[in-house]
Amino acid sequence: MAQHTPQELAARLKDGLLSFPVTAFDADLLFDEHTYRQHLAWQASYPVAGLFAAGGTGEGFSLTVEETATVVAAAVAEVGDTVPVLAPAAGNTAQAIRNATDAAAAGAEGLLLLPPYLTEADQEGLLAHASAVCAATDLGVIAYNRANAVYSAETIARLAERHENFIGFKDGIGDIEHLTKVYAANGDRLFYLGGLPTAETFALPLLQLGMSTYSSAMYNFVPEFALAFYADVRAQDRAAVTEKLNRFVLPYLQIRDRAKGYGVSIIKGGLKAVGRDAGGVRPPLQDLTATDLADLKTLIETSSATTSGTSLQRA
Ligand SMILES: O=C([O-])C(=O)C[C@H](O)[C@@H](O)C(=O)[O-]
Repeated sequence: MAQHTPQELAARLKDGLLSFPVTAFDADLLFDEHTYRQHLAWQASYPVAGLFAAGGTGEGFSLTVEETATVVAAAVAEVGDTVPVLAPAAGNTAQAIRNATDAAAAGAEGLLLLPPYLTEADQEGLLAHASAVCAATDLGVIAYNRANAVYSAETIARLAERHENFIGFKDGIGDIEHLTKVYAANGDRLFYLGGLPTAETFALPLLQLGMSTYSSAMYNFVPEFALAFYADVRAQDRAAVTEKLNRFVLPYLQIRDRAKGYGVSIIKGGLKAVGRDAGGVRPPLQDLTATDLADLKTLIETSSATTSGTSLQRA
């Protein structure tokens, strides 16, 4: 049973950093629940506002519906009393509703509505898809604006008007004009989060467009750095943000960009580099090469990204 109303959940999520944990796999690429739960316990020991299980960084796109339910249930069981756990609602409408039902049964607090698979889609169809999911659940729903699910400002406003449990807009496209329109049409009725690859890169300018938080994939392996970065963004401390971009984030992008799909693989590489191996990635992703992993390890060490200088553990 969810402990927050959708509105309470939105209020909690909007002012803190959001964790998108990897899904741990064993040597056969099967879900490794023990390692996953250890990872989540570590993630939740820091003051993140929400934990999105089986999202993009969690390779939700590579999990069966049953595996997604198992991963979400493991997350709730491990950290649900400490931090709100959100689950994916993915694929076709029936599957997304099934994800929503499984998530509610597991005690998740909210849903991230991921783009449906493969086909192109326009506004009436997206509205019908998202509406069906919102109507099928009491959990708070956040729409992920990305790939074939590009919601116009009007569609988002119609969803917000129709469904009290529609609480948020996550962006993975970065079209400034579009974001301006979405915020102008919906204001404080929703909360907004950045979800571009390596969200830190865009966090400070997007704050001005109403995005008070973002999904941090790198939080997985450098949580203290990621939290310190978020604090600098919220303080609008441009000098501190720029220093951290130069010291770690921008050199990291140079490794991330060496292969398609590395946006996720590099996170599992980062965990290996800091001694918290959560296994490899499932196809169609590929693991970092030995050279790329060695370069990442060197970067983490030389940039001191594993330390913040102050203790940021959850009180
Ligand atoms: O579902 C996800 O993992 C994402 O939203 C993508 C990443 O978290 C992205 O924001 C990033 O790479 O920081």
